Amino acid sequence: MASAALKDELDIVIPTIRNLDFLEMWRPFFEQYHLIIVQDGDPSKTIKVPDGFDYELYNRNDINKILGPRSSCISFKDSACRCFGYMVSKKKYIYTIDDDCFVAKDPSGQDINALEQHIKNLLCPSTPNFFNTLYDPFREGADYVRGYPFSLREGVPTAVSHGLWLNIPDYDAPTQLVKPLERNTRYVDMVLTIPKGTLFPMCGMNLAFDRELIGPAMYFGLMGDGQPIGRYDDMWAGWCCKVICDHLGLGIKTGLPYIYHSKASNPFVNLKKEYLGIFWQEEIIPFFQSHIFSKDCTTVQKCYVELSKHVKEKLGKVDPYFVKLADAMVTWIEAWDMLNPPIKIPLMPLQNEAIKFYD
Ligand SMILES: O=c1ccn([C@@H]2O[C@H](COP(=O)(O)OP(=O)(O)O[C@H]3O[C@@H](CO)[C@H](O)[C@H]3O)[C@@H](O)[C@H]2O)c(=O)[nH]1
Ligand SMILES: [Mn+2]
Repeated sequence: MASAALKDELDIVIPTIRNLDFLEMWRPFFEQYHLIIVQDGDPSKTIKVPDGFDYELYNRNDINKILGPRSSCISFKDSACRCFGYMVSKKKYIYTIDDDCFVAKDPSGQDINALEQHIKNLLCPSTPNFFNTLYDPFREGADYVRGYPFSLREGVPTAVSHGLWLNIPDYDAPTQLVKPLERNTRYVDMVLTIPKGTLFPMCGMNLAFDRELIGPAMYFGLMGDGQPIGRYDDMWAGWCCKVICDHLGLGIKTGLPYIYHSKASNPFVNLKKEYLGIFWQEEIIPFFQSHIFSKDCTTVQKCYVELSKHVKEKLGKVDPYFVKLADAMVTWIEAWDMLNPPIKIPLMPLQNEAIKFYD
C-alpha cells in the first residue's frame, strides 16, 4: 500500500458532472484520504462514489443551503465550482484533480503517485528570488549551484504545486483546433519554482496547494452558466495567487507530477467558452503585471479584497463582467471567512492581568 503522508491534513477535491470510476485507478494512492466531491449540473442526478472511499459530496442545493445568498459567487456548469470544496475543507492542504485524469507512468514504467510528489513539492521551500540552474535544489541528488547567494538558500514557503499532464495537454481551443491529434508524450523530470514577478497559466486539472497559506485566493471566479466566459477559472485563480504569493513572499512550483489526461473536451464548445477570454487576457495580464499591493496588505484576505477593488476600477472598463467578478471576489472572501472564522485564542486570565499591568 502506497504511503499516505499527510492523510489527516489533506483533502482531495473533485469537481464532477460524470461518474467517478476513475477513482478505481487512483485507489492505492487516494483511498487513505478524505474526498470532497463537488457535483456540478443537475443536483437530482445521483453520482456513484466507488465503495471504500471516505467522502463528502455537495451538489448545487447543498451549496445554496450552506452559503445562502453568497452562493452566487460559486459558478454553475463549469469546473470552477470546485473552489467550493476548498472553502468547506478543514484541512491544511488541498489536492484537486479532474475526473478524466488517470495514473500516468514514468519512463521506467512505474505508476506515478502524483499526490506523493505534490506533497514533496509543498513541504519543500521554493526559490522565487534567484533562479537555481540545477532546478529544484531540495531534490534528492541536487543542490544550489555555485554563485547562488547563501542568504537566499532558505527559500520561501511553497503555497502551490502545479502538476502537468501526459496524453491530452491543456491547450486552448484555437490550439486544439489546429492540432487535434497532438499528444504530450514528453516526460520532463523537473520541478521548477516560477520566478517572482512572472505570471503563469495555472491549470486546475492536477493542482495542490497549502490552504492555510493561499486558500482565500484560490477563487475560481464566475464562469459557466449565465457568464460570458468559461475555462478561465483556474487561470484567474492562478494570476491572483501568483501576485499575492509574490507580495507575501510565498512560492509556486510547476512540473512533476504528471497525470494521464484522457478526454479532450470539444474544441468548438471550448472556443465559445474561451472566445472573450482570448481577447480579454491581453488586458488582464498587463493589469496583474502592474498591480502593486499597499503595505497594509499583510494577509491573503486583505490582498484579495484590495485586488478586487483594482479589478473593478481598471478591468471594469474592459467589460462590465469584471465589475460583477470584483463583487464576487468580495463575496467569496465573506463566504470563506464565514466558513473559516479566524481562530480566536482565548487569553488566559493571567495574560489578562499582565496586559492590565502594561496598559
Ligand atoms: O460544466 C462542467 C464541466 C466539467 N466539470 C468537471 O470539471 C473537470 C474538467 O472537465 P473536462 O475534463 O471536461 O474539461 P477539460 O477541458 O479537460 O478541463 C480543463 O479545463 C479546465 C476547466 O476550466 C479544467 O480544470 C482543465 O483541466 C471534470 O472533472 C469535469 O467532470 C464540471 O464540474 N462542470
Ligand atoms: Mn479533461
